[in-house]
Parts: sequence; C-alpha cells; structure tokens
Amino acid sequence: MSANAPIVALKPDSSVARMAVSDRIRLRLIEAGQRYHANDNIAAFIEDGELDQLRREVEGKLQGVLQALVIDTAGDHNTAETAQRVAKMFVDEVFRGRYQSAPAITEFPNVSRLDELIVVGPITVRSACSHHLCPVMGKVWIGVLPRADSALIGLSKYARLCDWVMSRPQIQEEAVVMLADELERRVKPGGLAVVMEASHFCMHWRGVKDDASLMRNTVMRGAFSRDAELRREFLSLLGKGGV
Ligand SMILES: Nc1nc2c(ncn2[C@@H]2O[C@H](COP(=O)(O)OP(=O)(O)OP(=O)(O)O)[C@@H](O)[C@H]2O)c(=O)[nH]1
Repeated sequence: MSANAPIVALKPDSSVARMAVSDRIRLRLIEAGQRYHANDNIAAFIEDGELDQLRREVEGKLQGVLQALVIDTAGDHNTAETAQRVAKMFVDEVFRGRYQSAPAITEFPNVSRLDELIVVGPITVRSACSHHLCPVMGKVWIGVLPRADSALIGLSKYARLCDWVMSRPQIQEEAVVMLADELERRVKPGGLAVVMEASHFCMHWRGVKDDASLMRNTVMRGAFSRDAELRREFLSLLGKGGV
C-alpha cells in the first residue's frame, strides 16, 4: 500500500501504531491528497486486518450514541448487541462500497463489432442518503451503444458494479454520475445512458412523511446526448413500470 509510506515518515512508528485505526486511514488519505467523502471508495487505503479494527472502533462509537440516547443497553436484552450489529451492517453491508475494492469485471473484446443498443435493467439498487443515512431503494436501467473498440462485459457485472457504487451514503444525482463514470471507464462505449428511479426513506419514514414520491434522474453521454432518436428508443425499452 504505497500511500502508507509517507505516514511513517510523518509520524514515528510508535505513535502511528497507537492511533485509532480510522485516524491511521484518514492520515493516509490526507497525505495522498485523496478525497474521502461519504460516496468515495477508500479500499486502497485500508491495510489487511484494519477493517476488523475499524468495525470494532465504529461499534464503540455507536455504543456511545446509544448511551447518549439514554438506552439501557446493559439491562435491555434487545439493544445489548445493537452497537455491534449496526457497526457490522455499516462496514460490511450497507456501506461496503466504501471499504471494499471494485468487483472483478471480466471484459471481452467486441469481436463482432456490435453497434446496436443494449439495455440492461431494471437492476434493483439499495443505497442510503448521506444526509440522514436513511435507505434509498430503487431501480437502475443502463443503455450501452457499443463501438468497435468497446469492451463487452457480462450481464451480471452491470448489477455487481451498480451494487458496489450504490452501497455508499450519497445523493442520487451523484450516484448516477459515479455509476456512469465507472461504466464508461470499463466499457468505453460510443454512448451510455443511465436512468435511476428511487424511493427515499428520509422522505417516507420521517420529515415530510410523503409515502408516494420518487426521484428519477438520468445521465446521457456520447451518442445518447447527441441523438434524440436513440434516447427515445432507449427510454421506450425501459418497459412498463419504468420511467
Ligand atoms: N437532491 C437530493 N436531495 C436529497 C437526496 N436524499 C435526500 N435528500 C434531501 O436532503 C435534504 C436535507 O435537508 P436538510 O434541510 O438539511 O435536512 P432536514 O432538516 O432533516 O430536512 P427535511 O427532510 O425536510 O426534514 C432533504 O430535503 C432531503 O429530502 C438526494 O438523493 N438528492
């Protein structure tokens, strides 16, 4: 992990070793000039074994939150292990797209020089808003217009990539752009379209308590941004119940 090297120079070994694991990781990120917003992946800055330490650190902080909420975690059998459960849920499940490396995406050359529209979806996606950490549940549709030098990727890989990008706290507008960037980098298509439709629990469960509203947004790149007919064809293929 190359980003680790400058940290050792910055601080004596012993003081780095004594730091909380989140501080060690943060120092590496800062030293490398790497952004670490809620929707950024920081896997390259986490060393072997540190995720276990991070989960334990998060558990300790969550125990403090429960204590501050005046919940008797010692006497209440239902919350006795809540801090541990929630830490595991954040680090290993719902926010794992921050801490784990990208899924392996097998790429195949476009031997047949396919240049017709491919539509994948609806892919079920689960995320969380970065404002309240409430669930965001939705669907994503992806349109790819390949060109001769594009890579073709397996169908399941669209869903794997979606899951990796979505498993982070974020806003929907940025989520679709990030997903489009990841797809564009791997597939190098002549055109790329992403549509997301999602339900935000920060609006259902709390706040305005509006049960019905959805947010829909799109990213249109390359041929999709230039060609209205292609856009129409893609949108018409999203199907009933789609956008
Ligand atoms: N644009 C956008 N807004 C979002 C998304 N997810 C949640 N929000 C909104 O983020 C806003 C945060 O607003 P604040 O005023 O800081 O928070 P708040 O006082 O809890 O707001 P209320 O939800 O209105 O009670 C809310 O309006 C949410 O509905 C998203 O993906 N995109």
